[in-house]
Amino acid sequence: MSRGFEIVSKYQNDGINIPHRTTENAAGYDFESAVDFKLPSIWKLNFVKLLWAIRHENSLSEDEVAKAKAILKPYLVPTGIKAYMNPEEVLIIANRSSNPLKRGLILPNGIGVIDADYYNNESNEGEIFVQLLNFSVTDTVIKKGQRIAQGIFMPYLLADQDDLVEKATRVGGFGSSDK
Ligand SMILES: O=c1ccn([C@H]2C[C@H](O)[C@@H](COP(=O)(O)OP(=O)(O)OP(=O)(O)O)O2)c(=O)[nH]1
Ligand SMILES: [Mg+2]
Repeated sequence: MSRGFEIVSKYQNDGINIPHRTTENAAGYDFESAVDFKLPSIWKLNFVKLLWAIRHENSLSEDEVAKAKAILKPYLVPTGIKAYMNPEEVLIIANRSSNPLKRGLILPNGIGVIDADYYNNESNEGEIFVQLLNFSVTDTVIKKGQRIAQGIFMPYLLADQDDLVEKATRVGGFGSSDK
Protein backbone atom coordinates (compact mmCIF):
# COMPACT_ATOMS: atom_id res chain seq x y z
CA MET A 1 0.00 0.00 0.00
CA SER A 2 1.11 3.51 -0.59
CA ARG A 3 -0.78 6.79 -0.24
CA GLY A 4 -3.10 8.82 -2.39
CA PHE A 5 -6.56 10.21 -3.05
CA GLU A 6 -9.81 8.92 -4.53
CA ILE A 7 -13.17 10.49 -5.30
CA VAL A 8 -15.99 9.48 -2.93
CA SER A 9 -18.70 7.40 -4.72
CA LYS A 10 -21.53 9.93 -4.54
CA TYR A 11 -19.34 12.58 -6.25
CA GLN A 12 -18.12 10.28 -9.06
CA ASN A 13 -19.88 12.29 -11.78
CA ASP A 14 -19.54 15.74 -10.23
CA GLY A 15 -16.30 16.88 -11.86
CA ILE A 16 -14.29 16.73 -8.61
CA ASN A 17 -10.53 17.22 -9.02
CA ILE A 18 -8.03 15.06 -7.14
CA PRO A 19 -5.92 17.21 -4.74
CA HIS A 20 -2.75 18.41 -6.43
CA ARG A 21 0.45 20.29 -5.66
CA THR A 22 0.85 23.58 -7.50
CA THR A 23 4.66 23.89 -7.53
CA GLU A 24 7.58 21.45 -7.77
CA ASN A 25 8.45 21.47 -4.06
CA ALA A 26 5.09 22.31 -2.49
CA ALA A 27 4.45 20.09 0.56
CA GLY A 28 0.68 20.47 0.45
CA TYR A 29 -1.86 18.90 -1.88
CA ASP A 30 -4.50 21.58 -2.42
CA PHE A 31 -8.08 20.52 -1.68
CA GLU A 32 -10.99 22.11 -3.53
CA SER A 33 -14.51 22.70 -2.25
CA ALA A 34 -17.04 20.25 -3.72
CA VAL A 35 -19.85 22.83 -3.39
CA ASP A 36 -20.66 26.54 -3.68
CA PHE A 37 -21.31 28.07 -0.28
CA LYS A 38 -21.52 31.37 1.56
CA LEU A 39 -19.99 31.69 5.01
CA PRO A 40 -21.56 34.42 7.16
CA SER A 41 -19.24 36.79 8.98
CA ILE A 42 -19.09 35.89 12.68
CA TRP A 43 -19.55 39.62 13.40
CA LYS A 44 -23.18 39.24 12.38
CA LEU A 45 -23.52 37.95 15.89
CA ASN A 46 -24.74 40.55 18.39
CA PHE A 47 -21.62 40.35 20.57
CA VAL A 48 -22.58 43.40 22.66
CA LYS A 49 -25.89 41.86 23.67
CA LEU A 50 -24.26 38.48 24.24
CA LEU A 51 -21.55 39.92 26.49
CA TRP A 52 -24.07 42.04 28.37
CA ALA A 53 -26.23 38.99 29.04
CA ILE A 54 -23.26 36.92 30.21
CA ARG A 55 -21.88 39.73 32.41
CA HIS A 56 -25.25 40.51 34.02
CA GLU A 57 -26.46 36.94 34.21
CA ASN A 58 -29.47 37.76 32.03
CA SER A 59 -30.64 34.71 30.23
CA LEU A 60 -30.79 34.83 26.45
CA SER A 61 -33.90 33.70 24.60
CA GLU A 62 -33.80 30.30 22.91
CA ASP A 63 -33.83 32.09 19.56
CA GLU A 64 -30.81 34.21 20.46
CA VAL A 65 -28.86 31.16 21.65
CA ALA A 66 -29.75 29.25 18.47
CA LYS A 67 -28.65 32.18 16.26
CA ALA A 68 -25.36 32.58 18.14
CA LYS A 69 -24.65 28.85 17.90
CA ALA A 70 -25.46 28.78 14.18
CA ILE A 71 -23.07 31.64 13.38
CA LEU A 72 -20.24 30.38 15.60
CA LYS A 73 -20.54 26.78 14.43
CA PRO A 74 -17.77 25.87 11.95
CA TYR A 75 -19.00 25.09 8.45
CA LEU A 76 -17.99 21.61 7.28
CA VAL A 77 -16.91 22.01 3.67
CA PRO A 78 -17.35 18.77 1.71
CA THR A 79 -14.40 17.91 -0.55
CA GLY A 80 -15.69 14.73 -2.21
CA ILE A 81 -12.24 13.26 -1.55
CA LYS A 82 -11.01 10.35 0.55
CA ALA A 83 -7.36 9.51 1.26
CA TYR A 84 -5.66 6.15 1.68
CA MET A 85 -2.24 5.77 3.31
CA ASN A 86 -0.02 3.32 5.18
CA PRO A 87 -1.02 2.46 8.79
CA GLU A 88 1.63 4.64 10.44
CA GLU A 89 0.93 7.69 8.32
CA VAL A 90 -1.46 10.61 8.75
CA LEU A 91 -2.77 13.32 6.44
CA ILE A 92 -2.61 16.75 8.06
CA ILE A 93 -5.13 19.30 6.75
CA ALA A 94 -3.75 22.81 7.11
CA ASN A 95 -5.12 26.18 6.16
CA ARG A 96 -3.79 28.02 3.10
CA SER A 97 -1.87 31.13 4.19
CA SER A 98 -3.97 33.24 1.84
CA ASN A 99 -7.25 32.18 3.45
CA PRO A 100 -7.13 34.48 6.52
CA LEU A 101 -5.47 37.28 4.52
CA LYS A 102 -7.77 37.35 1.50
CA ARG A 103 -10.95 35.60 2.61
CA GLY A 104 -11.04 35.84 6.43
CA LEU A 105 -11.17 32.07 6.73
CA ILE A 106 -9.70 30.09 9.63
CA LEU A 107 -9.70 26.42 10.58
CA PRO A 108 -11.15 26.44 14.12
CA ASN A 109 -9.62 23.02 14.80
CA GLY A 110 -6.15 24.45 14.02
CA ILE A 111 -5.27 21.51 11.83
CA GLY A 112 -7.36 18.57 10.70
CA VAL A 113 -6.03 15.08 11.45
CA ILE A 114 -7.10 12.53 8.83
CA ASP A 115 -6.43 9.05 10.22
CA ALA A 116 -5.48 6.14 7.99
CA ASP A 117 -8.47 4.17 9.36
CA TYR A 118 -10.91 6.92 8.35
CA TYR A 119 -10.58 5.74 4.73
CA ASN A 120 -13.72 3.88 3.56
CA ASN A 121 -15.32 4.01 7.03
CA GLU A 122 -18.88 2.71 7.15
CA SER A 123 -20.65 5.98 7.88
CA ASN A 124 -19.29 8.37 5.21
CA GLU A 125 -16.77 6.35 3.15
CA GLY A 126 -13.98 8.51 4.57
CA GLU A 127 -14.94 11.78 2.93
CA ILE A 128 -12.65 14.55 4.08
CA PHE A 129 -14.31 17.74 5.33
CA VAL A 130 -12.61 21.04 6.05
CA GLN A 131 -13.89 23.03 9.03
CA LEU A 132 -14.04 26.76 8.32
CA LEU A 133 -15.07 29.93 10.15
CA ASN A 134 -15.25 33.41 8.63
CA PHE A 135 -13.89 36.09 10.96
CA SER A 136 -13.84 38.85 8.33
CA VAL A 137 -16.43 41.62 8.45
CA THR A 138 -18.18 40.52 5.27
CA ASP A 139 -19.68 37.23 4.18
CA THR A 140 -17.33 35.05 2.13
CA VAL A 141 -18.50 33.28 -1.00
CA ILE A 142 -16.63 30.16 -2.12
CA LYS A 143 -17.29 28.48 -5.44
CA LYS A 144 -17.08 24.77 -6.20
CA GLY A 145 -13.54 24.01 -7.36
CA GLN A 146 -11.97 26.82 -5.32
CA ARG A 147 -8.94 25.72 -3.27
CA ILE A 148 -9.76 25.90 0.45
CA ALA A 149 -7.04 23.97 2.32
CA GLN A 150 -3.97 21.78 1.82
CA GLY A 151 -3.17 18.24 2.91
CA ILE A 152 0.29 17.04 3.95
CA PHE A 153 1.10 13.34 4.38
CA MET A 154 3.30 12.64 7.42
CA PRO A 155 4.65 9.58 9.28
CA TYR A 156 3.77 9.40 13.01
CA LEU A 157 5.44 7.59 15.96
CA LEU A 158 4.00 5.23 18.59
CA ALA A 159 4.56 5.58 22.36
CA ASP A 160 6.11 2.69 24.40
CA GLN A 161 2.78 2.25 26.25
CA ASP A 162 0.76 1.97 23.06
CA ASP A 163 -0.18 -1.72 23.52
CA LEU A 164 -1.72 -1.12 26.99
CA VAL A 165 -5.06 0.01 25.59
CA GLU A 166 -7.14 -2.10 23.24
CA LYS A 167 -8.09 -0.23 20.05
CA ALA A 168 -11.58 0.00 18.58
CA THR A 169 -12.49 0.01 14.88
CA ARG A 170 -13.19 3.48 13.45
CA VAL A 171 -16.78 3.91 12.25
CA GLY A 172 -16.78 7.60 11.30
CA GLY A 173 -15.33 10.97 12.19
CA PHE A 174 -16.06 14.14 14.13
CA GLY A 175 -16.52 12.61 17.59
CA SER A 176 -17.44 9.07 16.50
CA SER A 177 -15.06 7.65 19.14
CA ASP A 178 -16.78 9.59 21.99
CA LYS A 179 -18.36 7.28 24.54
O1 LIG B 1 -10.61 18.56 9.63
C1 LIG B 1 -10.94 17.37 9.71
C2 LIG B 1 -10.64 16.60 10.86
C3 LIG B 1 -11.05 15.27 10.89
N1 LIG B 1 -11.72 14.73 9.84
C4 LIG B 1 -12.11 13.30 9.86
C5 LIG B 1 -10.91 12.42 9.58
C6 LIG B 1 -10.47 11.92 10.92
O2 LIG B 1 -9.86 10.63 10.80
C7 LIG B 1 -11.78 11.87 11.68
C8 LIG B 1 -11.61 12.03 13.18
O3 LIG B 1 -10.90 13.20 13.45
P1 LIG B 1 -10.35 13.50 14.91
O4 LIG B 1 -9.81 12.27 15.55
O5 LIG B 1 -9.48 14.70 14.82
O6 LIG B 1 -11.70 13.99 15.62
P2 LIG B 1 -12.44 13.44 16.92
O7 LIG B 1 -13.27 14.53 17.43
O8 LIG B 1 -11.46 12.80 17.87
O9 LIG B 1 -13.40 12.34 16.28
P3 LIG B 1 -13.34 10.73 16.46
O10 LIG B 1 -13.98 10.47 17.78
O11 LIG B 1 -14.16 10.22 15.29
O12 LIG B 1 -11.89 10.30 16.38
O13 LIG B 1 -12.56 12.96 11.17
C9 LIG B 1 -11.99 15.47 8.69
O14 LIG B 1 -12.59 14.99 7.72
N2 LIG B 1 -11.61 16.77 8.68
MG1 LIG C 1 -10.21 11.17 17.31
